[in-house]
Amino acid sequence: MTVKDILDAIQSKDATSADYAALPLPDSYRAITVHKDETEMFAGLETRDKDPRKSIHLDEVPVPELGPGEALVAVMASSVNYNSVWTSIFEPLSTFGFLERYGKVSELTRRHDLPYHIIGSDLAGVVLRTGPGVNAWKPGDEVVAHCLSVELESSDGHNDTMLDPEQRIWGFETNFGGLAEVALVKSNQLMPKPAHLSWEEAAAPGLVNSTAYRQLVSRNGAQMKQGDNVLIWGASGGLGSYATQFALAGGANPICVVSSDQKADICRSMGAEAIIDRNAEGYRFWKDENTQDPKEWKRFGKRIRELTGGEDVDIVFEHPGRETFGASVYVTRKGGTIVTCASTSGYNHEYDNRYLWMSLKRIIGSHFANYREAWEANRLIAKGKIHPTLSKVYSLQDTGQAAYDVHRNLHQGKVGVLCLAPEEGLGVRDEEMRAKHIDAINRFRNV
Ligand SMILES: C/C=C/C(=O)SCCNC(=O)CCNC(=O)[C@H](O)C(C)(C)COP(=O)(O)OP(=O)(O)OC[C@H]1O[C@@H](n2cnc3c(N)ncnc32)[C@H](O)[C@@H]1OP(=O)(O)O
Ligand SMILES: NC(=O)C1=CN([C@@H]2O[C@H](COP(=O)(O)OP(=O)(O)OC[C@H]3O[C@@H](n4cnc5c(N)ncnc54)[C@H](OP(=O)(O)O)[C@@H]3O)[C@@H](O)[C@H]2O)C=CC1
Repeated sequence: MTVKDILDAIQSKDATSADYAALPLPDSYRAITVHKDETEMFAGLETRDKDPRKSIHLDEVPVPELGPGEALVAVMASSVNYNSVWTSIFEPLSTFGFLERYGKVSELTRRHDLPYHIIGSDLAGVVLRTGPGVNAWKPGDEVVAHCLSVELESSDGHNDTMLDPEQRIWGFETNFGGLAEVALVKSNQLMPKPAHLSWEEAAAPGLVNSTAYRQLVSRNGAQMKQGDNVLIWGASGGLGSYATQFALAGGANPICVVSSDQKADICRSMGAEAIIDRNAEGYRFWKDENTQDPKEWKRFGKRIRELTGGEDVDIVFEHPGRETFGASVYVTRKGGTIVTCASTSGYNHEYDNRYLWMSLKRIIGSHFANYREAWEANRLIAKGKIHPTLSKVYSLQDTGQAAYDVHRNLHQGKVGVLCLAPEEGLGVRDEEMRAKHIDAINRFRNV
């Protein structure tokens, strides 16, 4: 039995749940990994010089044992997230530390502590097997998976699953991730695959869409409302391309920051009008490695006021971190919110606290999304209210190059990866709905 037999069943389009259940599992499958004995390979190099193409491998690995509450999924497509870039350059930490720690939780979690880490935090595919106690899903179901893995044994996470003390990001802090032909997930991660999308389109939004939803829309984030001015860094990138859509769909006014004409055009085509090209306008928020330049914050703020008719921003959608955070705090209006989920350019932020407390601003930390938020974010994709921002698709063996593109900011929106899917464009079930949204679905393609 090989993964090829699984693919045949999926491509037949009419295999029943019983057919899938009768398919024997393969012994092994192809997966994108990093190796524990290579975590020091980039020692001494600058972050930008650490090359994911050198650390990312395509290996044949055994199928993991299936536990209670879990599902094995045949992965048709996945996507590259920045967390896979972090994993592949072993920054800020090697992810093997996460796997070792998870391995100590129980007999079952010990499976995750291996000398290789199968990475990837998105998937679209078909359920192959479910473990004991799983009733909501069955073999043959077409699904996407969100990346929140929780144990839920502590009451801390019972209101907001992100607050579980054993909260982990699947495929980053757990093993058996989505950049592979088969993945292991907790069944609570599964959600229906949007029927109007192909496998690679369906796999693209998951992580970033859910994160942007919590960060911007949810009551756990900035609670954006109609008319809000929302400053969005990296507005055509992974997170930003969804934040821009949420702002537009929610009646807010996105002020999109990008770094090229091409990216400005994409934001315009989404419907944004206020766009700042940070490259063309040459903002230098840091005079040198240790000193910021408040005059540049002010110049940036003036530009925002020009674009908004004199208003400051209600919300800053932050993730670049050290390079932009001082400016983000400065340009926020009195009583406004800076909501941050990352620190791509450095995690030791500096800002002038007088502008925070005297103007009663708040900083909110946000991370991925709870079960419900991830479900709501996926529902918006399924209803055609928010669209995938897939630009380019790579084969599984070229994942290293895909991660390199994201690391070096050479990409737009999201970069997809075909896992079992032999070509792009497969898996669409609702052609009528697709036709209605086809321009939006293709907006980021090949730009
Ligand atoms: C969805 C996608 C998301 C993304 O892409 S996010 C971007 C990628 N992610 C990252 O870059 C984050 C990577 N993770 C990290 O860098 C680290 O993961 C953290 C800095 C978040 C945490 O560091 P750590 O060392 O794992 O955890 P500690 O909490 O510092 O625990 C170490 C020890 O310190 C103890 N401790 C924690 N808080 C306190 C306290 N307040 N007072 C005293 N001790 C404390 C703990 O218990 C533990 O102890 P003991 O080693 O014995 O288990
Ligand atoms: N906590 C969480 O749950 C999550 C955290 N993240 C983290 O968020 C970060 C961004 O992820 P994602 O959006 O997918 O990545 P992308 O690389 O797809 O997009 C980020 C965009 O930010 C802009 N950017 C990058 N560096 C800077 C800088 N120094 N100053 C200003 N703008 C910058 C770039 O746009 P341009 O060049 O056009 O300005 C880039 O396209 C990563 O660190 C990731 O790990 C991501 C998802 C979830």
